Amino acid sequence: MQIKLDSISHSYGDFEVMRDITLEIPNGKIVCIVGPSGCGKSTLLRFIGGLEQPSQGQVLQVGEPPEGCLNPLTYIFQDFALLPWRTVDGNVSLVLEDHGIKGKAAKAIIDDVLARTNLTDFAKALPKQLSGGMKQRVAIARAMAVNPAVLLMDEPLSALDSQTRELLMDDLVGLWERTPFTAVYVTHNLHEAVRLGHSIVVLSRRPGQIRDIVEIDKPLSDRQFGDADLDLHQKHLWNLMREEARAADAELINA
Ligand SMILES: Nc1ncnc2c1ncn2[C@@H]1O[C@H](COP(=O)(O)OP(=O)(O)OP(=O)(O)O)[C@@H](O)[C@H]1O
Repeated sequence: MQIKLDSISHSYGDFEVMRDITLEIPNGKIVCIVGPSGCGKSTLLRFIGGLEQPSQGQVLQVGEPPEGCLNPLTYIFQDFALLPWRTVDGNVSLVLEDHGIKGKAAKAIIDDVLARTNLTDFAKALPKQLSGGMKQRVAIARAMAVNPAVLLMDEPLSALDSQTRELLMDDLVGLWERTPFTAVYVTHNLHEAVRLGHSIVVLSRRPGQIRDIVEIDKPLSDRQFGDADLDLHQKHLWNLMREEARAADAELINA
């Protein structure tokens, strides 16, 4: 399934948040969205997920969700959003229970997603026993369990330390290499964007408009830590964003 954003503009009352955003999220690709604080990245993700409606324009879903898809648009949040009283497998099973999937059918899905996220040995652990990185792996496993058409990720790694972020990025690349998924990935972090994005959408400061779309052809599995090509892309992105980020920062301070 593909997502098309057609001339999306939005205001909260007189407060204009974004203007005329037209964008395609191609099937099987990861599209990162970067931009200065307050430019509307999370708001755009909520429009894509159908949690909110834009004042103008529309979000189109083109094509069918994959077979076995239980929830076409599935979020992964920064704060993991796990139920503390449920074990790892219990947290994953919750989204299946919502769809009446129980017993052997549920176990097969849970075993598969826990294996894909290297969590098999932690199936009976409670969230409080897990590190932040492991908690986010559980959230990723839970999202994978519903076989989404599009994963919507809002700063999914920003609560983690930098080494754990690297490990989780490796995991996401591994998952994508095994079964390519479609994702919209909102981040402040340009290093994450160049590591994970097939394309990177740069928004201007508020009202957010598309300033540029940077395509990175290098296969995800060839993108290593410290890669010179990626550093160049990251520098280019930062050059596009620097002045806007400074202005957005000053705006917040003066608000
Ligand atoms: N429900 C709302 N009512 C009023 N203003 C809102 C609402 N939601 C978001 N905003 C404002 O809209 C602007 C865009 O918010 P949004 O969270 O989408 O930006 P962002 O680019 O994700 O920001 P950040 O990078 O800081 O997370 C911000 O100024 C925010 O305060």
